Amino acid sequence: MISAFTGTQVRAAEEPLLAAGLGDVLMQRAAHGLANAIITELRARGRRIYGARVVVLAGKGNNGGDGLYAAAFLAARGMRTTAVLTSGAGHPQALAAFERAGGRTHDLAGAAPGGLAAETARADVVIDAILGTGAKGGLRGSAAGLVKAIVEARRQAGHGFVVACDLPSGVDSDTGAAVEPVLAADLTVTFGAAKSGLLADPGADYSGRVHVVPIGIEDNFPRPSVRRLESADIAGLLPGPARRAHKYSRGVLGVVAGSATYPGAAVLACRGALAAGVGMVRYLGPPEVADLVRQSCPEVVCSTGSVAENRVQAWLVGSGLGPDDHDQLARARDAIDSGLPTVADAGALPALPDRLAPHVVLTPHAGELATLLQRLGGTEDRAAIEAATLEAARDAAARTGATVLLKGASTLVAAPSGDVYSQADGTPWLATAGSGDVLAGVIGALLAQAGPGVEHLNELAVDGDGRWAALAALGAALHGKAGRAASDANSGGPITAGVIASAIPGAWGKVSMLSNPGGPKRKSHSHPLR
Ligand SMILES: NC(=O)C1=CN([C@@H]2O[C@H](COP(=O)(O)OP(=O)(O)OC[C@H]3O[C@@H](n4cnc5c(N)ncnc54)[C@H](OP(=O)(O)O)[C@@H]3O)[C@@H](O)[C@H]2O)[C@@H](O)CC1
Ligand SMILES: Nc1ncnc2c1ncn2[C@@H]1O[C@H](COP(=O)(O)OP(=O)(O)O)[C@@H](O)[C@H]1O
Ligand SMILES: [K+]
Repeated sequence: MISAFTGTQVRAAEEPLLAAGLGDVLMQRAAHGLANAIITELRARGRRIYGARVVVLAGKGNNGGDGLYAAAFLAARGMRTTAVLTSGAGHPQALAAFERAGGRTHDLAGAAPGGLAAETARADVVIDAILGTGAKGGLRGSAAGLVKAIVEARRQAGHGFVVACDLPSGVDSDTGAAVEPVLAADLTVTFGAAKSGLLADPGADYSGRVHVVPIGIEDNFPRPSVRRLESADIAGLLPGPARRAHKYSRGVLGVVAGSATYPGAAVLACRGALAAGVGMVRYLGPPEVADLVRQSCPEVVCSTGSVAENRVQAWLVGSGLGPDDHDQLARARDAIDSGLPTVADAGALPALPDRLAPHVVLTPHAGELATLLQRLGGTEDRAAIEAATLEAARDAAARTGATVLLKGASTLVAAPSGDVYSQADGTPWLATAGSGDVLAGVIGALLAQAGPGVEHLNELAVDGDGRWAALAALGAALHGKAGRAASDANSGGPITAGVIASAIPGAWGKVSMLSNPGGPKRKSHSHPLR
């Protein structure tokens, strides 16, 4: 599991060591980690270390200090290093170390930004060490002008790579909100722990790969601000049938999806659910949609009864419903009122009661979340939500009381308690019609299999209502991995929603096998019948 913290949390964790006079030690550890990561990256790209050209953009604070010390280490390895002091001053000890190591210094105040930008664009390595966790807002003044010019010069003639020191300057370490200009990094080397802003869009757009360098503050961290499930966590959370399992003990998902206008959504939701290990899917909907579901997925049991008459362990409602599908929307509301774990997707979102419970998982994309929040008195439009995804997801969970999964390149799942998961396992090819219906089916299947206790989540120290968020994150991870595997199988080519569903069992098997190389898992998460 990747645990990410706000800048404030990281600074609080540093505090006891700073009070003990270890500030410079921490900075040198950070800088060593940064320099080593740069050498590793150069080697991986088949580039020479000796003689490589490095430009460090250094602010006047401790972030600049990290960058200058790292450049001093690189100079000692024979690299040609230049520092641009973006505020006309540098961290005194780090700057002295850099100059002793033979580095060249430019003061941005006295230089032509055009020339510096061109030199930076020609460098093999650019280190962005202007702003770190102490930043207030985006880059200002001449530093902003320089970064803008570098972005442009690199677009025309850049050939090296950019490494962000702790975080890309201009990205908010807590929220991931970004103020242009921001120099997009290929790699972010971050200290002590990942910052939550690196795992949420748009911050993640600028961060590239994230590499964490431990600096000795790790024992001081509180509960993480954002978490990300990795393969071993996913394998530990995936349910598996007990030896004497039967279809009912494995969980039944009821699906209220699809309409005359969008019948395919019902099929895709059912296909997602069937692929994600559920014992049975019961479908409720208009006869013509039920016919299509039966033809496409003969495994699905179509029912004519009411929500109350259908015995299930979880519900999925809303995929492919429009505002005029009154019968389906009435069923969706009954399912939400049933007290069972429920995924509420797409067309169900505008029909929700204002207050919900954490076992109801909402799955909006940014546009749907904007509509939902506006109904609750918010003013954000889609663009505002895309500019501050972490705050929007948390806000929606707090206002509704539900678990909120905000879809996107980084999919965020917020629990009403404030716990957040961020999954980015997929590929942009997942942005295809019907992909969200498959995701809703996958999460529904996982809820149906979880059972009332969901004890196995204790392995992740997930407690209370946070378990619904963990299960939704598990679904997002599986969906993302399936999409990526399906695209990889076609050498990185496009995928369709149906192909994502077909790839779910393989992604499930692969992640389980990687973490349990001895063979399939025997752990059972089956639950008593209700
Ligand atoms: N504590 C430690 O020992 C360790 C810390 N570590 C490292 O330190 C980083 C945090 O360092 P930090 O607290 O010095 O803040 P930092 O991010 O460098 O920025 C503050 C400076 O920038 C300025 N400034 C602010 N906003 C601005 C803007 N919008 N545009 C322009 N300027 C702006 C602000 O000036 P002011 O506005 O106050 O005049 C101030 O001078 C952290 O990310 C990590 O890399 C690690 O080495 C581990 C050990
Ligand atoms: N750029 C992207 N990179 C990775 N995944 C994406 C990207 N854009 C969208 N996705 C994923 O694709 C799915 C799209 O869902 P949704 O917008 O509901 O589509 P639809 O309504 O057509 O089914 C979500 O799981 C989302 O996280
Ligand atoms: K930085």
